[in-house]
Amino acid sequence: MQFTNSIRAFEAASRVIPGGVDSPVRAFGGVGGTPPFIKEAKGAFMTDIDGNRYIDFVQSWGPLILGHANEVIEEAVIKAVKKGLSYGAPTEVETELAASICGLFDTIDKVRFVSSGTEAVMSAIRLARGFTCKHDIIKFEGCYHGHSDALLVKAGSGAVTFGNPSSPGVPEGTTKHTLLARYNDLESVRACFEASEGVACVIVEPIAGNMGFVPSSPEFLEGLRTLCDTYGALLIFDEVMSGFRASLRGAQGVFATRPDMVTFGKVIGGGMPVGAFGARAEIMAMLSPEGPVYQAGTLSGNPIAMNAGLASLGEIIRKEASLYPRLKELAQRLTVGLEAAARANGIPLQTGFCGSMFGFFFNENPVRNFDEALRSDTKRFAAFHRGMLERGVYFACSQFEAGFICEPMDEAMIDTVIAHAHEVMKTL
Ligand SMILES: Cc1ncc(COP(=O)(O)O)c(C=O)c1O
Ligand SMILES: N[C@H](C=O)CCC(=O)O
Repeated sequence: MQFTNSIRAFEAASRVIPGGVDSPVRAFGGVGGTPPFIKEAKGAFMTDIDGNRYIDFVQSWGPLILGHANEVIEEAVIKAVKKGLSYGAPTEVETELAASICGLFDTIDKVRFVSSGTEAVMSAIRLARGFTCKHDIIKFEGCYHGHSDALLVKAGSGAVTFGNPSSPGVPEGTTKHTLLARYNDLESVRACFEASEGVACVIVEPIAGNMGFVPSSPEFLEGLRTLCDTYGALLIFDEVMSGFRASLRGAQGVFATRPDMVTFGKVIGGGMPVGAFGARAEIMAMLSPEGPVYQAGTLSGNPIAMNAGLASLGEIIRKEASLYPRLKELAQRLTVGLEAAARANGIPLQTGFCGSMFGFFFNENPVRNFDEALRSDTKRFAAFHRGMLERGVYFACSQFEAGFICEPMDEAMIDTVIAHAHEVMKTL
């Protein structure tokens, strides 16, 4: 494979954009080399500016559950574009998308739309603080909730890939109310509650994808529920990634535990910039203009993004019965195949999946939290990533990210990927 044009494009980008990218995870810093620059994508595949074609397990970091350039979403967007790009005034499509989300979750009476997952989480936390009149928040090491100041503490995703999970530029005062606990460890959460003068909320990725793929145990989530109830704190599920992916109802379709608030992003925008947060009416009533907690956005509820989201959600709701079991089967086929390829070559590999999210760690032992994830062999991951890329397989360029299956993938594609994995594992 030749990457000449991408290398040149990356050099040009680096002269005018810090690190050559607009979001750090894209820069291939965790695996070396330079990122392919993408020209176009369709279904399961992306093509770069050198003409290389890749089966894409990143899918824009999760949103594209129906694959690239899905016709139904594309048509909805084109139709909407012809009616104007933004009004800064209410539209009926916002109500339709909100009703569609509320209809899926017994925990959500109302939602507010924003333009990114970061905004959704930041706003949800402000609302939780306003509702409970308490200040502290509990987050988990290795979970990533976007790049707002208070949450960039031992964060996952690009923050850990680039070795600065707690970012310079975030004043100590901003994070003094952020308490850190260990994922899947209830005692560490209890200790945070006991040490605090008032916890407004616990925020958790119920199925973590930003320290690699690490699911919660059911007991852990249920224990969080009990602790929140005991101490009068709200439980927030950050489902920006797992929402509509782990199942149509995200983690709430997988676990019995019910949160007080939920944040969404990615899939609900169908590939356009959308985030949302929702809760029962009593909590949402605190939000401006109904209540005193201020939250706003010039482009929030943007009509193009709302139409893309509505088309995306409409399709996955319509196809739920066939789509979700199929995505899960493909995720299972892939992870079982990767594990077999590793085993055949004496390489320790831990794999996991939930619905259409999956992950793998080059690690001797099962991974249940951030510390265990950090013990993975990132050098081996980098070599594996490079070998697969050169064979036309695009996995996330960090050991600490999840992967995604999309509708246009099929068994034959997965089997080809597994065959490539056998070849690459031999070289590690
Ligand atoms: C769980 C989770 N929360 C929040 C975010 C932030 O979303 P965004 O990148 O759209 O700001 C992400 C992804 O980036 C995420 O995976
Ligand atoms: N892990 C992040 C989101 O889920 C990756 C996306 C980004 O930050 O660009």
